[in-house]
Amino acid sequence: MKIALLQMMVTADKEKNLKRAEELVNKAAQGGADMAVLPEMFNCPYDNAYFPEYAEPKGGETYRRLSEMAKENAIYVVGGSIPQIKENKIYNTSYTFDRQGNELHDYSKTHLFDIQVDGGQAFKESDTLTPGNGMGVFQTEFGLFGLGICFDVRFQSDWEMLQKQGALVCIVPGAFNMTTGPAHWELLFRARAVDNQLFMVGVSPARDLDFSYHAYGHSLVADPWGSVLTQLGFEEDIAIVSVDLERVASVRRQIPILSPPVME
Ligand SMILES: NC(=O)CCC(=O)C(=O)O
Repeated sequence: MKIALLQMMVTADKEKNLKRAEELVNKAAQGGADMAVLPEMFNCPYDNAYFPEYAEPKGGETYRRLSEMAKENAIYVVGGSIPQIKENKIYNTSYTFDRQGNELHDYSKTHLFDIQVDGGQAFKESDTLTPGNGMGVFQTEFGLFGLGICFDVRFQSDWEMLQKQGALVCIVPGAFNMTTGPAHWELLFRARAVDNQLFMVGVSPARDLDFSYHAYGHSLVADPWGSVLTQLGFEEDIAIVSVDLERVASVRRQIPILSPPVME
């Protein structure tokens, strides 16, 4: 199967972001992709100051447009994430749609990004956001996929749970930064891929130095062996990556570390 990583430049104009997402999903479909993946907070700059203003209820404008993108292009769309408002609380939520535009999966980020690195990046999502209640998998014609959002990638026990549930590929809309990105982004994706013997797909926004938060970019795919199949730079770009799902069973057969042993 082919997965498109849409490393989109996110602006402060929500409508412009939605139109750009539509263009990129269309380009992914034209390029033969089966699934298009958008970045974390793709309709809103990644900044606590914007999350409440850009938040939408489930079924709102962004949700509808994502569903249309999927249906019009007959492609799976993992809608990165957006700020969702529910009962006066705001969540960092990802919606996934199948080729007919039906919702397949709805997930709100479990582990909020609260860090304070000495001399480096500080961020406190919990100033505006509420955590979700756990990651899960969704079924596609290719097999089971898992999904987490950005900071979630640091919590191996959650990914082990997705592997035990049968995930062959895990998708991570994310926005690392210029402190932790160079240090940990590729390392974490390769580690999760090797630990769980599955594909890890990370999709970041492009870097925009005009905003307070400078995304690392470097959207990538790591295979079950830990090899990086593709990695972008920091600018807006798109990669369509062929993922051979047989590789999961092959690596698990050669290095049987999972318990109980999983061959698919
Ligand atoms: N948006 C996020 O969760 C960022 C996570 C991050 O940068 C990290 O280092 O972890």
